[in-house]
Amino acid sequence: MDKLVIEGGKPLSGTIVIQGAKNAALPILAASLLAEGTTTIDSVPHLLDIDVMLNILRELGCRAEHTGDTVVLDTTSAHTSHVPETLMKQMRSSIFLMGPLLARFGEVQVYQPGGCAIGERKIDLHLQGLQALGAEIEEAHNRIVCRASKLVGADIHLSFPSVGATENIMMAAVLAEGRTTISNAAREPEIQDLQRFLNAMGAKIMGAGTDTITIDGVGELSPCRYKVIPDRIVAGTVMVAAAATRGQVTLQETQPAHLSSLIHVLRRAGVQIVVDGDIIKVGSSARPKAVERIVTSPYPAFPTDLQSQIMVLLALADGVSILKETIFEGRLKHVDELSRMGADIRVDLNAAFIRGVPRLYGATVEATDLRAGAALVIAGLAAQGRTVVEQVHHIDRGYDRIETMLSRLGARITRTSPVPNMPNN
Ligand SMILES: CC(=O)N[C@H]1[C@@H](OP(=O)(O)OP(=O)(O)OC[C@H]2O[C@@H](n3ccc(=O)[nH]c3=O)[C@H](O)[C@@H]2O)O[C@H](CO)[C@@H](O)[C@@H]1O
Ligand SMILES: C=C(OP(=O)(O)O)C(=O)O
Repeated sequence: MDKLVIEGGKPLSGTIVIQGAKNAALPILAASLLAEGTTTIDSVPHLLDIDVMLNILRELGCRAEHTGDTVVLDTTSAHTSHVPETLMKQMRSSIFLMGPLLARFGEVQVYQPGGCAIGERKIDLHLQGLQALGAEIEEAHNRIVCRASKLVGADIHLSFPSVGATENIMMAAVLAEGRTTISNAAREPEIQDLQRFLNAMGAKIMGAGTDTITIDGVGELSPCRYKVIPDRIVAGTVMVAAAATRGQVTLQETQPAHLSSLIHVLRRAGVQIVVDGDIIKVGSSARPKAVERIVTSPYPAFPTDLQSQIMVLLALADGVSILKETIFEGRLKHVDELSRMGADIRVDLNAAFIRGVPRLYGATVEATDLRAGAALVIAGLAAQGRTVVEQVHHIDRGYDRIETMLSRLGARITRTSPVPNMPNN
């Protein structure tokens, strides 16, 4: 297993362009199945989750090449709608195959998806949405089979604005007969990106970014070329890292509107943020101030995917902060690891009470999930001494070579890989 070794205490400094968004690229790759032919997607980062998605698409019969940041995907010879259990288990986003495969083949066989252990993560809203469109669903143990000789538009109200369920329903409804309306839909920027992509293929979707999305079914979709939006969570991770190390970083080609809740919190913590068009400048030279209360909630509120990273800044702040996680019940595992680095944090149910300390100290810590891992990297960059972050494969799910990205900003961070056993002569 790879490890990251970080010599802390050096402020980040420099200019960076952020990778394309994992959470936009994954549903877009799955949605490419809806059109027969060759679709080209630009700005696709090199991540473990993207590799898994491309392997699934190949297993279904597609041809997929990921060269530089561009994926060329030929879906013409896709011949099965059965996703193997071993691949389903490798990530949560394998569930995105359900909507497009059902729409294209009238039948799909999947299994309960895998992914980071951050909560129960049910898929009931996905299944209820597909049922409303006319699918018959059989569930036995881990296996789920959905069948529909014809999908028909419906009014679907989500009891919670689930990102994945909104996307799966959109992808199934584009080829359905008639109009589908999703109310209490998730409003995340990645949903708007999926709408733009599907419309570029010929779909008729309106409303993404609001809580009501309308999809008028069309007869067929055509392949297109599309560029994925920048990753707001990676951008946010770099912004927090700049603030925690008291550095000066400029992020170029960003979409600052996607980061407004983070910008608001960073400003409350005393971090200087200048937004100029698509450029964000982050600067900090003093100890951050505590932020009384931050609550994670669906977009546009503070994102759960930045909760662990902002906790590191608050762990170094002057005063007591409260950070409440409302989306995933198991997403505070990084607290124990941060405590090993000297943080003073107490957890009560889903709330973390953070008493800031003047400094953190390097330690050997374990990434328990993707964003927890990113938080430990930030802690290591800000800490005094050497930090070793283990279980880096979690971080590789969402950050395209995090050590290369941070080294460009002056961080002292290297990856070590285990030496393979040499056979005895
Ligand atoms: C690939 C991707 O885009 N991942 C993001 C997506 O995950 P994901 O799409 O899985 O997140 P959801 O919005 O669906 O989940 C939010 C909450 O709803 C619950 N739920 C969800 C679906 C369902 O059918 N039943 C149910 O109960 C989940 O357990 C969770 O507690 O949104 C999350 C919330 O912003 C982010 O943290 C993830 O990074
Ligand atoms: C939880 C995340 O992703 P996923 O839904 O793919 O597990 C994330 O990106 O932080």
